[in-house]
Amino acid sequence: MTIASMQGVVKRYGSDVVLDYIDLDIYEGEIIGLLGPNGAGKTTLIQTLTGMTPFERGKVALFGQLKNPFSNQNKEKIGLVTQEITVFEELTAKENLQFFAGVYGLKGNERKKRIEETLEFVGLGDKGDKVPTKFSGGMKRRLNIACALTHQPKFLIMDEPTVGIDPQSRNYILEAVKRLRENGTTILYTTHYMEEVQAIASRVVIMDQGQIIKEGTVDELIETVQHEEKIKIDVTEPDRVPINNLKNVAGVQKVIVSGSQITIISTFGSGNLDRIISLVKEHAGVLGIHADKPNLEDVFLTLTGKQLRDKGEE
Ligand SMILES: Nc1ncnc2c1ncn2[C@@H]1O[C@H](COP(=O)(O)OP(=O)(O)OP(=O)(O)O)[C@@H](O)[C@H]1O
Repeated sequence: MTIASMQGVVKRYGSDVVLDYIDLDIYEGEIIGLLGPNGAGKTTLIQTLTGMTPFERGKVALFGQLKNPFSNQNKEKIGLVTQEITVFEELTAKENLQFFAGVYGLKGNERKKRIEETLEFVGLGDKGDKVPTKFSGGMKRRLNIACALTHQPKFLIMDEPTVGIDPQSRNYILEAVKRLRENGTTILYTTHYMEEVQAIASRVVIMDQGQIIKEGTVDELIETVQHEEKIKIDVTEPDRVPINNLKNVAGVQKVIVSGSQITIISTFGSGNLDRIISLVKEHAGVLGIHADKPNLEDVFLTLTGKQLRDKGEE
C-alpha cells in the first residue's frame, strides 16, 4: 500500500525553485532515509507532503487519497517530529504528552496508558514529572519524539532528529525508529548523516538542489560506485595543487577539494596512484593518504561532485 505519494511537485520561494518536479512514493513498512545536504529541500518536501505549505504544481496523495489528502482524518494518522524541538518548557514531560495526546483526541485511561507507554518507549519512563528545562538536548529531543507518538501514527516523519545531540541519545533514537518499523509504522527520516541512513533505512532517497537525484537500497546505491576508487590526500597547501592537471591524469573522474583534503575518484584499476601522488607532491606537502571502501558519501560525491557535509560541520 502506498502511504504517501508526490507527483511532479514544484515549490518556489520567489524565483528560487526549492522543489523541482519531485516524484516520490512511500510504501507501507518502509523507513525512507531522505539524505541531502543543508538547503537541499528536505524540510520543504516534508512541508508540502503534510499540507503545511502550498506548492505551485503537482499532486500529493496520502493514504491513497488524492482528492483531499490533508483531511483531518489523514493528519491524525501522521506523526511529525520537526527540526526545531517543540516542547513546552514549563510543563512536565507527562503534561507535554497530555497536551499532544489531547490534540489527537485521546482521553481517559487510554490516554494515561499511552502516555506511560510512550515515555517508556523513548527511555524517559522515570522522568514523567520533570520539566524539560532540566533535560539534556538528547532527552528533550526524545520527549519531542514522544509527543509525535502518543496517537500511534501510521506514518512518522522525522526532520533531522539527531542534529546536535549526544551519541547515546542518537543511538537510542535510531533503535527506536527501527522498533517502530517492526511495529508497523512507516517512517520518513531526513538527515545529512549518511551513517544514520546506512544504519536504519530500508530505502534511501538522495536529494540535492530541490531534486531527487538517486534512490535505492543502501546496497544498490553503493553498488553504483563499486567500479570506482577513492583516494583522499591531506596536503599542506591545497591552493597550490594544480587541480586541472590532476583531472587530466588517466582514469581520474573527479577531483574535489574540501579544506586541506583533496579527494580523487578514479576508475577502478587505473593504476594512477603514483602519478597522482607525485603531481601533488610537486606542489604541496603531503600529510596523509587514505583509501576507503565506498560508502553513501561517495555515491553523493560521484553524483554531485560535492561533499554531503562541509568539513568541520557537525
Ligand atoms: N520560508 C522560506 N522562504 C524563502 N526561502 C526558503 C524558505 N524556506 C526554505 N527556503 C529555502 O529553500 C531551500 C531549501 O530549504 P530546506 O529547509 O527545505 O532544506 P533542507 O534540505 O531541509 O536543509 P536543512 O538541512 O538546512 O534544513 C533553501 O535554499 C532555503 O533557503
